[in-house]
Amino acid sequence: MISVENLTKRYGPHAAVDDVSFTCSPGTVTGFLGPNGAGKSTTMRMICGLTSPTSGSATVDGVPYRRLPNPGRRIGVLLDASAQHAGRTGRETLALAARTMGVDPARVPATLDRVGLNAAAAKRRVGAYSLGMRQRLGLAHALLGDPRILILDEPANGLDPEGIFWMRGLLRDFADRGGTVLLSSHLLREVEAVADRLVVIGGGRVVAQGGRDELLAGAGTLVRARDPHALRAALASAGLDAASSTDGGLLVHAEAGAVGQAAADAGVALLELRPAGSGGLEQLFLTLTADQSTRKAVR
Ligand SMILES: Nc1ncnc2c1ncn2[C@@H]1O[C@H](COP(=O)(O)OP(=O)(O)OP(=O)(O)O)[C@@H](O)[C@H]1O
Repeated sequence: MISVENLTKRYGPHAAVDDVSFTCSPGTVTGFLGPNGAGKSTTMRMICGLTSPTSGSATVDGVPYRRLPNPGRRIGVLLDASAQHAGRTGRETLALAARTMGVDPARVPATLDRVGLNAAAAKRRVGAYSLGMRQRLGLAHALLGDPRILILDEPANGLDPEGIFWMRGLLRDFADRGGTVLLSSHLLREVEAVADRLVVIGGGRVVAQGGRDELLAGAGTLVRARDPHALRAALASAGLDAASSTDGGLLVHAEAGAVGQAAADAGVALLELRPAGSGGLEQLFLTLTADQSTRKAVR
């Protein structure tokens, strides 16, 4: 179990992470989503004890990461695949990690094999690895101590389509065996395919969280009219709140029927009317993170 409570990180006046709370339970994959600069990596670094929070706390199985006696045996972490020592071979990298964690070195070949790095690749220096191979090695490092929890920041970065498909299976299997996964990714279709739960962050704050299906179902209604001003006025006079969506329509927190009725009552012709979640996670993400505070964070 990963537990994040009111976590905040300020750099000067700027809040990179602002009062973020969520939990990740055994048996689930949690997708951690947000635009560039939203605060995902900073949150993950705080969970792993690499960045100190300004306030709030994060625990792994009830204990702050820094107080875990041998963290690699409890929690596998992949935050930056390019941080590996370029002069060591893949096998040496894992052998050293095995020694540090007190893991049987005999596990090294099997773990390399598990992530799809064959004997020839294992003998090559990491400096000659592609980004996808480094991601695989980073994942091998995370899995080596046989942890029950994985924290992975953009693990699919650099993987080819086959590699992405393979990773999806690996993470799903890990969670189905009772493991806990927290996964950040820009590949929304991949997250949609593997995650049970979602935490969406924008401008350092959680803008939505919950079960994937529940979030997609409850995303509101997307509506578009030839005359957007008249539509806004019609919705306002019906007491319905509307926010601009990134693709020029309006997102309304109401059922499609109520939105259509408000437009009809005001004589506004619609071009589009549909549940916002029907566009999948990509549409939901764009809608949730379209707000100004998020855009500011990206600058
Ligand atoms: N060491 C630091 N000093 C100052 N500001 C920082 C530092 N680390 C992160 N930030 C700022 O905190 C904010 C959140 O950054 P973070 O890397 O956590 O975002 P992210 O969601 O992981 O983005 P990306 O998807 O681009 O990796 C950004 O505005 C970033 O510039």
